[in-house]
Amino acid sequence: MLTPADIRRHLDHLTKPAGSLGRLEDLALRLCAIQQTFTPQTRPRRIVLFAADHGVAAEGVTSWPSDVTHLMVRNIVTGGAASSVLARTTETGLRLIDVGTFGPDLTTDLDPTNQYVCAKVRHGSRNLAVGPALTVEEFDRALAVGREQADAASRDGIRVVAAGEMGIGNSTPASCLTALLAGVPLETAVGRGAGADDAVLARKRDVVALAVAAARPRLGVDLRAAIASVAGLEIAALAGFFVGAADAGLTIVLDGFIATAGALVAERLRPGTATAMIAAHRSAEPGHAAALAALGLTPMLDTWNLRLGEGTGALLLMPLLDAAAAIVTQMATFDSAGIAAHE
Ligand SMILES: O=C(O)c1ccc[n+]([C@@H]2O[C@H](COP(=O)([O-])O)[C@@H](O)[C@H]2O)c1
Ligand SMILES: Cc1cc2nc[nH]c2cc1C
Repeated sequence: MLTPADIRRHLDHLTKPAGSLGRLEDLALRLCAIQQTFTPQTRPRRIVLFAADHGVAAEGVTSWPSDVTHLMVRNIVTGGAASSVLARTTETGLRLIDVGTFGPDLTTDLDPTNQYVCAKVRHGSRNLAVGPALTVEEFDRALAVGREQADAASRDGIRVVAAGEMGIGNSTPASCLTALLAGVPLETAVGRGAGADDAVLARKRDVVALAVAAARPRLGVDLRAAIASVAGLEIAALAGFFVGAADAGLTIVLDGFIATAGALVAERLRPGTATAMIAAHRSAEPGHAAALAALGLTPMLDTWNLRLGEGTGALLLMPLLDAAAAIVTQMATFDSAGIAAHE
């Protein structure tokens, strides 16, 4: 077992003043700790994006129409989205899994490879402002879709995975889960998502407050039912993906606010899952920092103001992950370079 102290000692024997590569050393340490080696690998790697729609969008909690979800699915798969571009530039394979959009199955239309997978559990979650968003059975089916993708990545020999999402309205269930599972106060847990104005934000706060108040007493009675009542299909799939990836020994790069809601669910269902994760960034969503802290994670990119989702923050970390792996595996030690170490 390589402990953090072992890894720090190893980093301190490399030809540089101790700690002088700053956060890059923290990233290297985390990577070595997760992979339990001084020769960590960052390739091959894959990002899996889960897309779904949300009945709660009908409540005026988002400033975008639900149509945008499936239009963005097409854009992502055909290469024009930010995630498509960043996946290409960082040499990260991309898959898009439709786990429940309102839109059509695009399989015959789009998919010469298996970059696009239609695995709809249902056409969107129900409106969580009027009742449970998902049944436990639907929640479990979405978890299984995510888990299957983690198993597929492992079978394909992938070493590093990231996951992201696309779903108009999904910052509302993410806020509910952040309040419910990370104990974040409502004022912090609810933010502007994809650009809510003051009126939309006020409506979103009311919806989240009522849904969390209804779910909270059920937490200790029926954990899955409480989570499913305020979840979304892509968030459940993300949770299944994280549990499966951690079980398979993969290194997980965590994206933004919505992906982190999936991580909170995963950690609650399978404590310890977050130990396989590296948090890429702190989203501009106000609840993200506290959600990461609840998972014991410190974001690597702290001042970038990202709030897109789609796995873009995780993809942005990939070049730094390559750099972190390279310094550990390729730098000379004081001994090998014949330099007296400065204790
Ligand atoms: O992941 C994040 O940090 C993040 C923060 C704000 C918004 N988003 C994206 O915006 C969409 C949700 O926003 P909204 O306002 O429609 O709930 C969804 O498609 C997410 O990918 C993502
Ligand atoms: C255009 C657009 C792209 C997105 N990507 C992730 N969430 C999104 C939300 C919108 C609105």
